[in-house]
Amino acid sequence: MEIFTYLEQYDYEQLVFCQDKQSGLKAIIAIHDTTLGPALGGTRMWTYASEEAAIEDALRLAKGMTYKNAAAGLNLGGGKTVIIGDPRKDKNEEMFRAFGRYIQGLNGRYITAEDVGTTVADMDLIHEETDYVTGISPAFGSSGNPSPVTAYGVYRGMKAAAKEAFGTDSLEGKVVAVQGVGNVAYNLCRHLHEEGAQLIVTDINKEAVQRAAEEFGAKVVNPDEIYSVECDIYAPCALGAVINDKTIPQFKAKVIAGAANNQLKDTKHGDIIHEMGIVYAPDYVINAGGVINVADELYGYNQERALKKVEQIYTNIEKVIGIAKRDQIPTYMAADRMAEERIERMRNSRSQFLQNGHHILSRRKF
Ligand SMILES: NC(=O)C1=CN([C@@H]2O[C@H](COP(=O)(O)OP(=O)(O)OC[C@H]3O[C@@H](n4cnc5c(N)ncnc54)[C@H](O)[C@@H]3O)[C@@H](O)[C@H]2O)C=CC1
Ligand SMILES: CC(C)CC(=O)C(=O)O
Repeated sequence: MEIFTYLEQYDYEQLVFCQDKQSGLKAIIAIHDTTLGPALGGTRMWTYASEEAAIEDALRLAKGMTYKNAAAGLNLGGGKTVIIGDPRKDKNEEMFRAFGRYIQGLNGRYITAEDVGTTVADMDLIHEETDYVTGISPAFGSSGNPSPVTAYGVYRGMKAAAKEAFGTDSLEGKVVAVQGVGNVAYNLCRHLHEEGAQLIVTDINKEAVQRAAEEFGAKVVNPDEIYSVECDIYAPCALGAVINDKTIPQFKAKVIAGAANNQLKDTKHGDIIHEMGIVYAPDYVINAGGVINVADELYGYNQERALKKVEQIYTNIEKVIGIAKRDQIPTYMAADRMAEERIERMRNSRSQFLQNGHHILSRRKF
């Protein structure tokens, strides 16, 4: 990978490599765009096949956060971190504290939170070294684990997408195939079960599927069977690139609406599912609940205010579908248009000089 060529192609601002020999920390912070405000995005800990794969993941996820934060109406830019390592074996206190010091060194250009492989306890360790971290324990007056709120947002967005496909937003009796029943999808399954949807689930973790079967009466299938099951809605809630050349011919669903980041392997896959008449709820619009929730901490966390904003994911999905219909384009393109137009409008409105460059962080009650 030619790093500067890649950074230039998608206009990234900064890529930071963090190494701490004693704790084993190997982290990559990618900052994509800070036009709207400081870059906020979670920290993923994962066993990458290569350093190049880790860099690529950080870059793709950071760009996704720029679009997610812009589309959600947040005054925040996009960034993300990946820590190379196995979250079950390689974590230690020194690692997260060393990482916290690296974040502090960026002086507010990047604010972190949880993602796959990291927890509230990890954020609390980072918080020992820096204030530029969200999703820390409610004991600090913060919002805690963002996953249940992400799930609620996905549930709201799924209803809006269902309304477009089925003429009603009721999910009662609908068959929903859920891929991965981790932190977000477990909570999503609860909402769906409460509304009377029938669940088909899969996960590589046997305990996770067993819990969904016991608590929600979910039918369990093998991981590679989830794409082809008879269902109304497919909800990808594990990792990215699951909408691709291999999986698309297997799809029976009329709606794709799930929590995973970067669901389309390539933009062409968004075009193909559009041509097939599938209603696709763009990933970064539907899964913004978590970031909306943690971002509220920057104003002094108020759960009621945050949840009201998360409710609006329903309207945001409706808006995206409306743009797609108006401009005769796929929904992923409509979402990009919505996010890019907001960034551009804000970039253009920032033409006057302001002493000390007032931004969102100056309001935070540290
Ligand atoms: N946690 C949050 O608030 C947010 C999460 N997301 C995205 O949602 C997705 C899920 O996040 P979490 O629930 O937090 O992660 P998680 O790690 O708790 O859950 C992911 C689940 O997927 C399973 N899985 C992994 N590979 C699989 C495969 N090939 N087939 C079936 N299952 C597989 C894992 O065993 C795990 O149970 C991720 O893509 C994440 O980036 C997006 C926005 C916010
Ligand atoms: C988990 C969130 C709090 C932020 C994030 O990184 C995301 O939405 O993907």
